[in-house]
Amino acid sequence: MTNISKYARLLASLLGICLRREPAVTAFLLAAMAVNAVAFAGIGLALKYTVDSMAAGAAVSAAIGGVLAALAYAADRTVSGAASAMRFHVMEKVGHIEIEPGIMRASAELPEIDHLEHQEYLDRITAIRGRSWAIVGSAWNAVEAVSMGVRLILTLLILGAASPWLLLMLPCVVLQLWFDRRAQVRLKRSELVAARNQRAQIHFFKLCISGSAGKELRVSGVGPQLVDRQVAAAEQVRASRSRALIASGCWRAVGWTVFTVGYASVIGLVAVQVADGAASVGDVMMAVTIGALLRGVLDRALQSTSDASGAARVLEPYLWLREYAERRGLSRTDVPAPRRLTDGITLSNLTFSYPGTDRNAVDDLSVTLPAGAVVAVVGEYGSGKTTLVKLLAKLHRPHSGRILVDGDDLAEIDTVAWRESLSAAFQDFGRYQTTFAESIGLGDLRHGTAASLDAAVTAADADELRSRLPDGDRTQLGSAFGGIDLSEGQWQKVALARACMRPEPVVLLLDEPTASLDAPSEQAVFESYMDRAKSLGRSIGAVTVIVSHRFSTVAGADLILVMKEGALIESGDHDELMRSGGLYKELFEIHSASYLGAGK
Ligand SMILES: Nc1ncnc2c1ncn2[C@@H]1O[C@H](COP(=O)(O)OP(=O)(O)OP(=O)(O)O)[C@@H](O)[C@H]1O
Repeated sequence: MTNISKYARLLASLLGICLRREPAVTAFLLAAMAVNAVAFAGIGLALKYTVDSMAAGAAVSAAIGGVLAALAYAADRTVSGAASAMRFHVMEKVGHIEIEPGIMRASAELPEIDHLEHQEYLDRITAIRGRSWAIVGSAWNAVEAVSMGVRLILTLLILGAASPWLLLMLPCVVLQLWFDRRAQVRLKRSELVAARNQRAQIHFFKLCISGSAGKELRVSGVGPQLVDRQVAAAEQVRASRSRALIASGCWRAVGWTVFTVGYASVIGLVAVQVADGAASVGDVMMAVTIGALLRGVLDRALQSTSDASGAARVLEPYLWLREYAERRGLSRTDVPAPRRLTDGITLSNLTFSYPGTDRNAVDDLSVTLPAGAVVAVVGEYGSGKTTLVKLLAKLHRPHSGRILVDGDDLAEIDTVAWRESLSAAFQDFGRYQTTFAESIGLGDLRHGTAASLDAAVTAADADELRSRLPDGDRTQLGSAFGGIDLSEGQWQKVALARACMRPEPVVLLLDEPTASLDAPSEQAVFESYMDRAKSLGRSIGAVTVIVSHRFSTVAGADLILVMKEGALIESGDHDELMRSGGLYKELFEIHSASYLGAGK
């Protein structure tokens, strides 16, 4: 499909949404644009009819013509005024209740998170953030451009029919508008030049009154010089503005002179035609009225066409995001997620690299995570631990290799069902500024109960935090909405409690879940997590994958995976790895030494 037909379909669908959400107002707006297109020509015709009737001595016809001209004028003005207010109403309403949520859905409801790291995606989100009204507005700009085009064509047809000379008004108006634009460009350019000096003025002024620079200023005696520089900058602003005002005034004067001479000449030519009997007095009257207003009509037509064509700035990103969301959207499958594991999870030649990078973040990784096991993943910074956790959560698609869950390919398992059977606490956790109970309850929207909330709070060692909340579970968190602000560690406890809400996850993913906690809290949380992991391991074969730099925690795991540059270089339990004397032993000893050295 070509770009033009894509945009045309998008604009039509935006108008369709307006019609669905605000049928009466949309119908009124469309009618108003139709009235605007024809009313202007109606004014001219009615005036001509009035004057010609008067010339013919037909008083009643003249009166009717006068009334019609007044009605056409009133309709044009009244409808335009009401339509512009209503247009803003529709743009805002449809923008906020249809377009903005659509943009949010195009991000939040994608099953994977590649887009959040995709530069092209992020650029487009930035381009339309807070501009949902402009996306709807672009559809109305297009309708207005059509309406203004029709208005202009009708006006020219009427003028041409009265006398072909009248069509010469068009080049006069075009020339005047061209000079007018030059004048505007000159003023804008001078504002850009003046802006630099204005910033300098503000800078010098602030330095003179600033408390921090005040001491230095007095010691160095530079104060008077700053004042002089401020005055010089102000003088440059004034001089550049004056020059621009004079130049733009000249451009405008030339434009209006050209228009006036042309306009008067055309009217003169028509007057000659009247004298020759080739045109009526009504034609002159119509030419005088419509000719004087033609400039406004052409200006609006050009403006709305340029607005409509400029709409690509918001339409292109919006269309791109919609197409991206369609391509990468969630597709459900009928392979259910397991409720218990019997064999475990097998990673087979798993490989993944982030878009735009040429290094594998996870490189040909093969290992089995046995059912019921607590698996720790260790390695230096950037070795691929978090990426492995994200692949297990289906947040990225592996480039090659497979993840088999009790023999079923994870790629085939229904993503929604898989996510519902996970519990995950990530290093970069969310801070939901809602009530304490809601912020934790989000962890299990479908089955969460008051009892599971209590258990989750205890598992995250957050009972003390909860007891200190001024309004208990209903305490609003975060200062953005007038709630209490939490420390980093307290936010992390809330996130950890959220991750404990699901009562029987078959996979628990913990990626540095206690990085912001103090040592006693970390110990308490780990003990509680380990108890829970082992108990779930025994009852439903749940696999726990924990990423941690704390080797004291890691040592207790059933299986430890040691990663380096995306590859699995060692695996086994603590004793086996210590005996083999590889990277794990080295990291463990460095960690133990720094731990003791720090006197902890
Ligand atoms: N969004 C991303 N885009 C591009 N490269 C990334 C992205 N996230 C991670 N990487 C790269 O992938 C590699 C593995 O990163 P990952 O976060 O998985 O390592 P890690 O072992 O968890 O590190 P850390 O211990 O610091 O959390 C690193 O080289 C990292 O720079």
